[in-house]
Amino acid sequence: MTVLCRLRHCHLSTPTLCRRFHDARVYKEDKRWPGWQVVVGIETHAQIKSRRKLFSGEITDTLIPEPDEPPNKHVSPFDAAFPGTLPKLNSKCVDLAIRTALALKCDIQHRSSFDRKHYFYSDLPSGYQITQHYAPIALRGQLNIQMPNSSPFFVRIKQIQLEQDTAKSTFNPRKRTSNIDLNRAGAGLTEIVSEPDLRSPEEAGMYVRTLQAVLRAVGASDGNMEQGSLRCDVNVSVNRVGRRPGTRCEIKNLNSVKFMMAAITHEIIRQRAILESANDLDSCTVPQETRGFDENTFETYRLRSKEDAPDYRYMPDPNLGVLVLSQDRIRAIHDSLPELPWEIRDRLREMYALSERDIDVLLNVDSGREVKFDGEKDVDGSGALPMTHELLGQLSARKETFADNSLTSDHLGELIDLVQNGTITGTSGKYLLRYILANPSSLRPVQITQQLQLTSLSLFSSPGHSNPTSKTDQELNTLCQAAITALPNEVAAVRAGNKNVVNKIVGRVMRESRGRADAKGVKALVEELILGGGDKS
Ligand SMILES: Nc1ncnc2c1ncn2[C@@H]1O[C@H](COP(=O)(O)OP(=O)(O)OP(=O)(O)O)[C@@H](O)[C@H]1O
Ligand SMILES: [Mg+2]
Ligand SMILES: [Mg+2]
Repeated sequence: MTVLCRLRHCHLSTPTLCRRFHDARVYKEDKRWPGWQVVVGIETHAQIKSRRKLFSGEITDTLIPEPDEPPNKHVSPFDAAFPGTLPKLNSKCVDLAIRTALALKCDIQHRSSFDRKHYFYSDLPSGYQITQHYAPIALRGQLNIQMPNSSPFFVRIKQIQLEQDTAKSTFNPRKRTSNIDLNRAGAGLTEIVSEPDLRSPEEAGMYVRTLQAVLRAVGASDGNMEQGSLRCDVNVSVNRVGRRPGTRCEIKNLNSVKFMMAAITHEIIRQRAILESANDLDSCTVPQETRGFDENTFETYRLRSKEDAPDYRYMPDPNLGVLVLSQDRIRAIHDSLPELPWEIRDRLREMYALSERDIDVLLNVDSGREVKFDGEKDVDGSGALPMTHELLGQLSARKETFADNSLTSDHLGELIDLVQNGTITGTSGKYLLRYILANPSSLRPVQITQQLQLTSLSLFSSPGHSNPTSKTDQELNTLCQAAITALPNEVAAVRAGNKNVVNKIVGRVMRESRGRADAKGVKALVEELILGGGDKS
């Protein structure tokens, strides 16, 4: 029997593949909307991380983080649509689009072409955007998604196309004027179009996060939604379980994962209410609309209906020829791809036996790939993580992102090593980390350790430890003796058999040593000094 795919746009050509895919995505009831199936497809616009625009050779402002960049500074005559100017394709943008497409396992098209999409709006000086409507650069890919506590699934990528970004327009309601800044006009974008394979707001959120990680890993885009280098249009439909997919509504220009998930949730509730209020279940459909999202009310609102949809009058751009890509060029880019996020995930799981939660922490840091593991196998895989968690905590307290952070991956690695080999204690490690973030310098953590005298006081050092000097033994002894003298009542309680009180004496030693003492060793030494070599049970 042939089972055909009922989803529009499904590109899996053979029925077996279709069946396998849809079997993999069996309907799971969601308590928030029982009996209803949610279908989501996402169009993602990612700004390409090239220093120059897609066709004009002008510098892009996107890579130069100058908040006070004056408007209309990076504008060539082509960006401003002066008559007679001609486009010249930036091959760096093409290479970066190929990197994205290969990471998403797409079929790269050896021949693709550019088309004009016409609409009249002030952010588009020429009256059309150059995009790839008829023959995009890549087709048929997939992105593997891992939701917490469930097996991975894949979202099919329908196509990837190269296109121009628009200018930025800001409306001043007081003066009733629009200001146009052409700095962004003509910068390169890749539009990554997913098939409608997502089934909940959370899956949509994870799709975008995973895509961000891929784009950053291959260096194709910053993928930063807040700064506008990644923007999503989400398409949402709902249908009763077992019935055909509903009519999609498209919510435009969402600029954070949180807003995107809120927009989908509101849309599901809105569409379901329309369908539930109908008398004739089978003939009622949600009107196809393009909608916006109100960040204050967390609701979507109608921008235009299908009837008002603009006719873009797509036509091949006569000024641009066919983009021909050789197999050699594609292979060379393929060979230069770095390790991808899911490969890193597998490696961290297999080599370091890290938990999924810890792997998430490492992979979710901005440009998480910077957190280098140098190949040294950590016995229990636990050493690096407390420091990484601490680093993230410190950065968020300082309102900084991982990318802003002044600590290089090399120095973070050295700091972790210092803690792991016992040169400094975990407490000193955290102190050192705070100190380095507050006082950035080119000094290595080991030098700062010496400067701040943070070397650990460890008495019962194991043979592998690096600082078992008799000087530290003496210092530790002196600190323990001083604590014993200062706390006679506690010492008496320990002698009377109340062993828990030892911790209070140990706490004092730790404080006096500014966290440099090894707590386990101090405890053993204090017990030894109070009780002598006798009863330690
Ligand atoms: N029934 C459906 N429910 C939800 N999403 C859907 C449904 N059918 C298709 N989609 C999604 O809608 C999106 C269509 O995007 P596409 O770029 O192909 O066309 P478009 O939105 O018409 O064009 P434009 O690029 O001008 O916005 C895809 O992401 C697809 O997965
Ligand atoms: Mg689209
Ligand atoms: Mg669309």
